[in-house]
This record gives sequence, structure tokens and C-alpha cells, in this order.
Amino acid sequence: MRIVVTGKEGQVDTAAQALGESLGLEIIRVGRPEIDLSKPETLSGPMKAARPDVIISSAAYTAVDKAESEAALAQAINGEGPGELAKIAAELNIPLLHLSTDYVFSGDKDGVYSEGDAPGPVSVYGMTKLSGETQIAAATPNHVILRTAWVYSPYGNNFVKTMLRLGETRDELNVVADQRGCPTYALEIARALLLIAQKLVADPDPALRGIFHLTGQGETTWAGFAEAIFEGSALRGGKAVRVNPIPTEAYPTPAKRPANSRLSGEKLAEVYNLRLDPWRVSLDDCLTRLTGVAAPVKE
Ligand SMILES: NC(=O)C1=CN([C@@H]2O[C@H](COP(=O)(O)OP(=O)(O)OC[C@H]3O[C@@H](n4cnc5c(N)ncnc54)[C@H](O)[C@@H]3O)[C@@H](O)[C@H]2O)C=CC1
Repeated sequence: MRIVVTGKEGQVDTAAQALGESLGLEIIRVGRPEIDLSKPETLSGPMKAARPDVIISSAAYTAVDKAESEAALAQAINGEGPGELAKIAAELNIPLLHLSTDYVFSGDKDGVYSEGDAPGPVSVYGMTKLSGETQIAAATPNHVILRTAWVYSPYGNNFVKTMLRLGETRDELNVVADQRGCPTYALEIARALLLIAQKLVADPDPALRGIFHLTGQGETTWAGFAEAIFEGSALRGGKAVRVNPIPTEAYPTPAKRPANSRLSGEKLAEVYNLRLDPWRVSLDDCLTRLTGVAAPVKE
């Protein structure tokens, strides 16, 4: 099976390539300059030449704060670009898997968000990703949109790597403690994407298509996540770093973030019989890969 993945060298793309190879799948990674989502005319030629059985769309404008001042570019990359990919998938008569975000929600809900809950993005990034979802749905029914959140991995830029880097020179860090979400490991996203891709190619059932939420099991705050990172690092001989919980107001950013972006994984479990690992289990794997040291087994 040939799978084209956009977002060459992004976190999810890198994880998909590593896992795909181990599963014997042919992963074709595409990215700039050959294909540029802000230039729709660059997409069709290389995508069709790759003769894929399925397209995984993981490339995006992911700089959440910068998007506030680059709205047109973010919209082109996160909105029109994926819409164009969906048209190409429709022409090729193949499924499109697309990654979207918890930031399509406002964060005002008390409980976890289900796929049927109304979106209401509070940032440019969230709005542009929601536009991508809408444009894909309009272009082809043969799609799966996977909303994920708080993505981290041994690759690229992410919260885990930032915390470890800052912890090298600081004894304590202030971290926001009033935003709740689900940390999600890119290697787990890749596992889910490749499993779903194989099912979609084999089975035209409409129940397998549509929007699904895909996050690590459990929930925490950014401060809770940071504490777990430093606990895991200390178990591997890293320095102890104290995490001071602070409110969002004390850490102003250009883009507003939802206070609650917890996503329910029930639909994915029911339809695909698939649950991602609990986030602490995945974090442990990530820290082992990053440090080269496994945590000692508890007595
Ligand atoms: N990182 C996170 O915390 C979250 C990510 N997501 C979504 O998951 C997906 C994957 O995220 P990551 O792997 O973390 O992203 P990443 O930021 O690691 O990689 C994004 C990739 O997109 C590529 N890209 C950017 N602009 C492009 C353009 N104009 N044309 C072609 N390629 C372009 C970049 O070069 C990079 O390879 C994205 O769709 C993102 O919106 C959803 C929720 C949270």
C-alpha cells in the first residue's frame, strides 16, 4: 500500500515514516518546495505522480500565535490547501485522512468535547483549521478528519522538548495551570493513522468516514504535564525542576487558547476499536527516546 504523507519532517510525518517502514507500508513523504499548500497549483502534479492508495494530510501552519498576524497565509495553508488535497483525493477516488485540532472549540464546555459538539474557535489558527475541515467535507465524503491536541514527540518542536531545554538552565518554571487538555504522542497518532488508512482502503463503509477525536487517554493541565515531564526526567538522572502553577492571565499570548479542550475518544473506540495509550505511558516512551535512558522499574 502506498501512502502519501504531507508535512515532510513534521512531528506526525516523521513518526508515520518510522512506523510505516516497520509495518512494510510504502510511505511517500511530500513537502515544500515541491508541494506548497499556500500554492494550490503545486499540489496536483506531485500528488498524482505518487500514485497513492491513500493521502494523509498532516502539513499545516501550526504557529498558533504567529497566525494571529498572518491570517491570510494561515487560511491558505490550513483552509484552501487541504480543500484542494481533498479534491485531488476525490479525483483519484482514494481516501483522505486529515489532522485537525482541539482549537476548533471555544473551551467553554464543562465536560469533554464530542464530535457532534458545535465548534467555535477563539483563535485565527482554530478558525483556519475549521475552514479546512469544512472544505474537505465539501470536496469528498471519502475522508476522515482526526482532531488531535497537545502533540509531542522526540521530533521537531513541542512542549516536552521546550520544558527539558528550559529546565537545563532554570531551577523553577511558571506554567499555566488553568487550561485542561489531553497530551497526544505523535507516534500514537501515526499508529492510529496507519491503521485507519488500511481500514479505509479495504472498506467503503460510510460509518468509517467523518470526524473523529484522537487524543492520548486521560487529561491534565500544562502545569501537570510539565510536572510529569520533570518527574520522568529526574527518574532518568535529570535535574529536579520546580513547576509553579500560574493562571492564563499571567502568561499573555497573542492567540487565545481554549480553557477546556479535552476531547472524547469514545467514537474512535466504538467505530475503530482503537484507543491511544494513556498520556503518561506515552510520555515515558518519549522521555526514554529523548534521553536514551529507560526509567528504573518500580519495586
Ligand atoms: N502540534 C500540535 O500540538 C497540534 C497539531 N495538530 C495538527 O496536527 C498536524 C501535524 O502537526 P505537527 O506534526 O505537530 O506539525 P509540525 O509543525 O511538526 O509540522 C508541520 C509540517 O507542515 C509543513 N508545512 C507548513 N506550511 C506548509 C506549506 N505551505 N506547504 C507544505 N507544507 C507546509 C511544515 O514544513 C512541517 O513539515 C497539523 O495538521 C496540526 O494542525 C493538531 C492539534 C495540536
